[in-house]
Amino acid sequence: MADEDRRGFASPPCMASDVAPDYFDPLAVDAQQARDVARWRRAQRTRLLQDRAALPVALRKEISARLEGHLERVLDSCGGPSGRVISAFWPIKSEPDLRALMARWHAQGAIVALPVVVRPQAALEFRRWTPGMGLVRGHWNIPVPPDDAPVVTPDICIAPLVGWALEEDGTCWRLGFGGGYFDRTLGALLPRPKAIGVGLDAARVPTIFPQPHDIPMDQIVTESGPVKDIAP
Ligand SMILES: Nc1nc2c(c(=O)[nH]1)N(C=O)[C@@H](CNc1ccc(C(=O)N[C@@H](CCC(=O)O)C(=O)O)cc1)CN2
Ligand SMILES: Nc1ncnc2c1ncn2[C@@H]1O[C@H](COP(=O)(O)OP(=O)(O)OP(=O)(O)O)[C@@H](O)[C@H]1O
Repeated sequence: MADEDRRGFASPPCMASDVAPDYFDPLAVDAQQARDVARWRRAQRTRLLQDRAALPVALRKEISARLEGHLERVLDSCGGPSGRVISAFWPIKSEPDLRALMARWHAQGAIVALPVVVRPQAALEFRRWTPGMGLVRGHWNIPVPPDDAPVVTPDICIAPLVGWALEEDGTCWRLGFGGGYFDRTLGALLPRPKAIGVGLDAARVPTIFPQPHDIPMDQIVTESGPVKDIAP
């Protein structure tokens, strides 16, 4: 490469998306590779969030309703909501709105919880949510139950997806907002809760280039239904 072609670039271009996923070794902890993946993920998040925000509100509502129906069936197929601690999420940035389903699960005897960032770059805490409860603004302005709400440990964790990937062997990968919060949380909980990712069909990517810290989802549900047959 001629010297003038190098000027202004601290790193070589990332060609990761041009090669086969299996060419990429997830266990090779290489600093340059980790930076390339982080940069690739940032670009994907920006694109996926823009595409989602551009959908008409009516279509997003319809998608949320379909997602709720599929999730309800998934929960019923694995024992039903009664007596379970289910964490969900308060929708931000055009995320699917599952609040009606959260209220139904509460009415059916589940303990419903919301995730709270108590410290940046640490595991999430889950606080019990009940319908009508006044929420307060948490990290990133995300509405969360107040400090005095009971802290609970979910046995089912529903995580919103910015993007997702499904491998041939059924492994489901999640791309979130980029804080690493769900990976840290799922990695710290024993026994690990069942993790169900929820997102749009259109948010599928060929791979997320899995890294050692990434924790797979047990199931992913889109508006078309669960992406694999196995119950979570
Ligand atoms: N509705 C909802 N609630 C949720 C989540 C979610 O995805 N959706 N979370 C799911 O985890 C947690 C919050 N996740 C967060 C993830 C990233 C950042 C954040 O500060 N992002 C940086 C970019 C980070 C990077 O790319 O290095 C930013 O945008 O400035 C904040 C909160 C808990 N609550
Ligand atoms: N268990 C962990 N320990 C330390 N760092 C972690 C852990 N999990 C994730 N991270 C760091 O968090 C950053 C973002 O991770 P990643 O791209 O997987 O976020 P994400 O899953 O999309 O975000 P979120 O769950 O917040 O929506 C990465 O730099 C990663 O190194």
